[in-house]
Amino acid sequence: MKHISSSSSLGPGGLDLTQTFFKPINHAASPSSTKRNTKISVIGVGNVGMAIAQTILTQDLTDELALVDVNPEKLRGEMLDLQHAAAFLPRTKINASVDPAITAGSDLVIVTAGARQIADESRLNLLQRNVGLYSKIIPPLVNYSPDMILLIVSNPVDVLTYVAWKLSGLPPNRVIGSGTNLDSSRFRFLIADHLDVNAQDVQAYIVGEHGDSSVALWSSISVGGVPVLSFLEKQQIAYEKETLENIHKQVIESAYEVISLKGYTSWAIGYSAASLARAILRNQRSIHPVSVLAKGFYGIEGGDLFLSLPAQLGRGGVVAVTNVHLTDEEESRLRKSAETILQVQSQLGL
Ligand SMILES: NC(=O)C1=CN([C@@H]2O[C@H](COP(=O)(O)OP(=O)(O)OC[C@H]3O[C@@H](n4cnc5c(N)ncnc54)[C@H](O)[C@@H]3O)[C@@H](O)[C@H]2O)C=CC1
Ligand SMILES: CC(=O)C(=O)O
Repeated sequence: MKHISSSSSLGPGGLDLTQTFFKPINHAASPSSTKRNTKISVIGVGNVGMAIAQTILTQDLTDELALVDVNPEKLRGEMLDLQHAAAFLPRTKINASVDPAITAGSDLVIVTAGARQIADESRLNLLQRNVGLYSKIIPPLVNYSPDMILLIVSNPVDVLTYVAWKLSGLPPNRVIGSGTNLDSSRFRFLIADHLDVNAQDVQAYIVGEHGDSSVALWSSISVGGVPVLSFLEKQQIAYEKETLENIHKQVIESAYEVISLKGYTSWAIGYSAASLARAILRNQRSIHPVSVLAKGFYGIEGGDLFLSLPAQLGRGGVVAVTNVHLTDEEESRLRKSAETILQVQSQLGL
């Protein structure tokens, strides 16, 4: 199948300039010329896939970017539109094809293909449609890039990460769902907005399902290194539990609100996925709340499932899961979130 290729050695008019434009020099290869290229593939070039692709390019996270979609016109249009920004971006080779062979040798494959919610529709409602799609999408990706890290974004992301893990046969550390990395950013934004501080100074995690049963870890929130709840208690500053619940409720409602206003969410998940790509490809060993195989952590039992826990990410994918202290209430909410996911998963018969 023909690839919608980005570059060729032929200049305008079919003239091969590569041999005449430069004079070769003979010297030992410099260390930089032997550096291994990195390759990211994005599957699905809809709102989310393109927001991720665009963020990856502006943040200079890869040498090669391969785009795949089933809609050839949209795909070629998106590829050309990105290529036309080449003069303003770090150099990245961009290719696109309806054939997943274009992804061969990827270090990271990000899957965004699939149905999305309409206003007021739950993410879990997308399951049957997107599982069908995944059974076609995932196996060839693994054949073409057996060493990849697979990052799942399509919804419902936790169950689809489990499905992708099952279909791929990859070890669990190399299959990750974007999970509540996005919800946690929304949470940090809301807290920062409340306190009029920089969201990057707010350490706060949402864990569990990327969806309605997510869990806010209030007990471990800190701002500028100061644990917020114990600070309030020590200072005898009264706060209503309801205020906290309302902030978490706003996080849960964020996606519904944006979808009802603009039809889809895209920019925040673009930055969220790019932050995960950076952690993985640059071996940052940074901690992100992402969807990982959760059985055995925080008292979660009863079957294999993926949900978000604060996990350390590096070149091998998930390096470790943190063992932070949760209150009894947080742990019990997390287990309920796990039960919700397991219940949905049980309908799949995988
Ligand atoms: N995990 C998260 O935090 C978030 C997840 N999402 C999810 O991301 C997914 C994509 O959302 P949008 O980009 O807004 O949808 P969209 O409808 O704009 O794009 C979906 C794309 O997938 C393509 N596609 C369909 N079947 C394909 C296949 N077999 N192979 C390759 N491409 C295929 C379509 O042609 C389309 O271009 C949805 O499931 C949505 O719910 C959206 C926002 C955040
Ligand atoms: C759509 C979705 O999952 C989100 O924006 O959180």
